[in-house]
Amino acid sequence: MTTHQNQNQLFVGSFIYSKNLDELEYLHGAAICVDKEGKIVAVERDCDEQTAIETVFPGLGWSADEVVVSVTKDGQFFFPGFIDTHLHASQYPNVGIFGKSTLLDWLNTYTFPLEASLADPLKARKVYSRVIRKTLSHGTTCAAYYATVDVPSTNLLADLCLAAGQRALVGRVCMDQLSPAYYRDDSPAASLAATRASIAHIEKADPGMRLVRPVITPRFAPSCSAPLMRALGDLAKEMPHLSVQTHISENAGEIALVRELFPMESTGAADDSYAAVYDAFGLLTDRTILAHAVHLSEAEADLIKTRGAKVSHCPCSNSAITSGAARVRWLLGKGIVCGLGTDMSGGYSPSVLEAARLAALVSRHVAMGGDEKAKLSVEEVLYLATKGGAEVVGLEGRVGGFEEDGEEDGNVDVFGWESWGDMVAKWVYNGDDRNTKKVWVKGRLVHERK
Ligand SMILES: O=c1[nH]c(=O)c2nc[nH]c2[nH]1
Repeated sequence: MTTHQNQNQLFVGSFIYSKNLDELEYLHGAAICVDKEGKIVAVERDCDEQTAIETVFPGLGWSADEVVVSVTKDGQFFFPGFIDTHLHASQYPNVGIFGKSTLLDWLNTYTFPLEASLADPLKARKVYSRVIRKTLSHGTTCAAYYATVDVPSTNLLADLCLAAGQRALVGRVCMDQLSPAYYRDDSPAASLAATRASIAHIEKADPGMRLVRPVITPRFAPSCSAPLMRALGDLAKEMPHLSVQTHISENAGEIALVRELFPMESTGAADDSYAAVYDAFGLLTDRTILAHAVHLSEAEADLIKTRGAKVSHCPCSNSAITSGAARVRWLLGKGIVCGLGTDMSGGYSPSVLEAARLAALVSRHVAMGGDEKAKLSVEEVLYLATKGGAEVVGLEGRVGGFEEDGEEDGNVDVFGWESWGDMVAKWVYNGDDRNTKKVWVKGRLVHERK
């Protein structure tokens, strides 16, 4: 595959992207110029290839013969790259394997043994290479990954993302309690030291965090002792350029466990809620990505909003391991920024498009439960999959716009009489990786479907 890296590029045709939460912009007969650095340097309406060559290239100092041109065919369109705001790269071999388990038994039965086994570098390379390839093929240009406790294989994941050209947040998983002895950090100090080592590696591998960045990753409150939570909160304060990712309020048993493990007298938290525990340790910040947020109380949602923390909605996982139906409309109504996560392998699908489809469906279940306003539209779930996700991972204004394209074909039957809005709805409800022909990140072609 020719990647067209370090070449000026012109994209011509139809572009569809989110203007805001409930509006898509349709640009037909438009042109976008992307320079050798992968930056969009011109967006022109009413512009074909010839017009771009004659009127736009001179201003950019480009000559036509050195520019790579991509043009959409009938029914095809460029669409911004999907942002997967929550997934466990290390759990990819387990997609679809969850039986009738729920969160806490699922972790012990399926998840911890697999994650521990990725300390084997050959296995880690195989799993991580495949998850990157698979997510790119579904149009995921940016992913917030959990790796494992193991430092070398976590670093390998970051290196592989960099080599493949996928934007990524890569987190070494911190956990020093309530998991088998073979899979946990030896102490809070050891966990902190390992985390610092992984951060140092990733920052050295990609200075300036152009594509890949480390993310502070306390697995979830039950897996972390109070001293570890405090140490990671202090680390987040020391490194304000880094995001924090963790899980919150996914499952009833988990919530009860947090209450038991962290009584408010011991943490100094304002109340005995899950959100207050993270807040007490300095982990609820405007750079925090909270996965799930299914069973939050009114007060917790208000606290999350006040701190500016973001939510990764994971409808596939929440359904598969029967955690519950997150009330996304309610979160959005409070002004909380939300994106979508595939959450493999609690979720079984690598596709953010599938997550968008399931977000729409789960919202209908919430509506059937009595909240008539809960239903999410096609426009809204596509916003969550792109611009919302960009804000969740702290890359707003940089991604969620035009990093890649999706095109119509494959499983979507188009008859020719549909409006563009109807075609996009059909893509959301029926599309898959066959519809994603080419994927670009920073101007580099990182996936092409033959
Ligand atoms: O869906 C989930 N996946 C996990 O790996 C996990 N760990 C803690 N809580 C979790 N939830």
